[in-house]
Amino acid sequence: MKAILTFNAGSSSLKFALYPIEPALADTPEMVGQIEGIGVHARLHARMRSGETFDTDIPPPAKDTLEAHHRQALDTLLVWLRDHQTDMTLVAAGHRIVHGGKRYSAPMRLTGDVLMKLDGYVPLAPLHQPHNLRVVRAVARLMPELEQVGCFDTAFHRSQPEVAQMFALPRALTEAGIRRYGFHGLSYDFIARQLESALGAERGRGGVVVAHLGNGASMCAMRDGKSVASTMGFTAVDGLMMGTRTGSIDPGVLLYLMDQKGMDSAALTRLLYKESGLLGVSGISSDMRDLLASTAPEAREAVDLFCYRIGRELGSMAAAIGGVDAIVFTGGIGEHAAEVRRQVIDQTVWLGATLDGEANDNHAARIEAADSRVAIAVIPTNEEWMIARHTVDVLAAIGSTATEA
Ligand SMILES: Nc1ncnc2c1ncn2[C@@H]1O[C@H](COP(=O)(O)OP(=O)(O)O)[C@@H](O)[C@H]1O
Ligand SMILES: CC(=O)OP(=O)(O)O
Ligand SMILES: [Mg+2]
Repeated sequence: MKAILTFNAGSSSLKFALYPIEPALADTPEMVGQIEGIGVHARLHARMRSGETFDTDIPPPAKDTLEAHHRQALDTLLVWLRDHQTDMTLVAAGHRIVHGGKRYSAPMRLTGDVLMKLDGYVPLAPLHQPHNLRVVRAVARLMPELEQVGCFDTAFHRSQPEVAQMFALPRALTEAGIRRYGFHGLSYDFIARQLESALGAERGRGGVVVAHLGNGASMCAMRDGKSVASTMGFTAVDGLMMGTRTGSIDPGVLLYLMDQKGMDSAALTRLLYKESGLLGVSGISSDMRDLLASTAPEAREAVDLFCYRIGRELGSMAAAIGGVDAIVFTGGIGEHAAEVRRQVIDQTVWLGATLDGEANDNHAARIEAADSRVAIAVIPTNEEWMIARHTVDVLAAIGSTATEA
């Protein structure tokens, strides 16, 4: 049976799945897994459709750089995949590519020329794009016969009105592509397709704010299942506070650090992307699980700030869609951290959103109180399935024999 392998390199994880595509794309994968905690405490977990599971701790690399941690995660995964082959015939690999820039707004075949153009966006997504492209090149080396398809995190947001995509910069810079792109688009695309069944037709097509809270975190305001506004912008450092990223910050702070503290762009990049967020504020960890388990006041303050920033940005998202019918939580934190959801919803009384504490603690699919004017849902995201869906569609569009049964 023919199958597609998907890869999703996030900032702290490398996720993969194997989806049969005959007679049609399967809803559940033959095998799925991830290396999570890259840079903190990396661990490979995989699960076969048969129920068999694999768990392995990955020892830290000799060199303690994030780059070395990501390279090691990829090498470990490729060896693991080689040693755990199924009887399926691989026909394509589908990849999450975080930045497609102005040029790429739909999933497409990854040719050498496209890869070179995508290299140009590495500076715009330093925690993701190099890892995304490294996976593509490694697969091309090891399995040159496979078609490879790129699915862009930025693509889902191209439905936003022009004003939502513009900075108040001189026109020539906007035309040169310095604009708000938005990210986590594969996750939002997947969630958008679940809204009607999770919330009912009317609410699902209404004003919905989706909070994708993972190591990277953002929110997307949707109407009719389409992106209207998002908290991330030109890069994935904007908007919410994240595991190691600042989120929105007064640009005056950066000018001050350059002028008064002698920081150059490399030092600022490190500060904004790798040393801030939950890690910087707590001084303990970028991992929400560690902070929720800690009794240190700095850990509590980091969690409080994370939740406060979400509450503030929720107001902005609500305004962009003219009112909120539903709030959806997803991503590693959104799906699993009841405490974070509680703190966020505590700030939304003004919107008419109130929580059912017990449903929230049980991670139920719907967690609003009976008298809440706003529906509140927890929907597990599935970027892997979304990548597989887009990959099948691209193969069909290019007339690849891979999709012929
Ligand atoms: N059970 C849990 N409770 C709280 N936080 C969790 C839990 N499981 C995962 N997380 C958090 O989810 C985050 C990772 O989210 P994920 O979406 O997998 O990351 P990435 O952005 O790398 O794709 C980490 O901060 C992790 O601590
Ligand atoms: C765009 C982004 O931040 O992705 P992730 O959450 O997977 O790091
Ligand atoms: Mg992710």
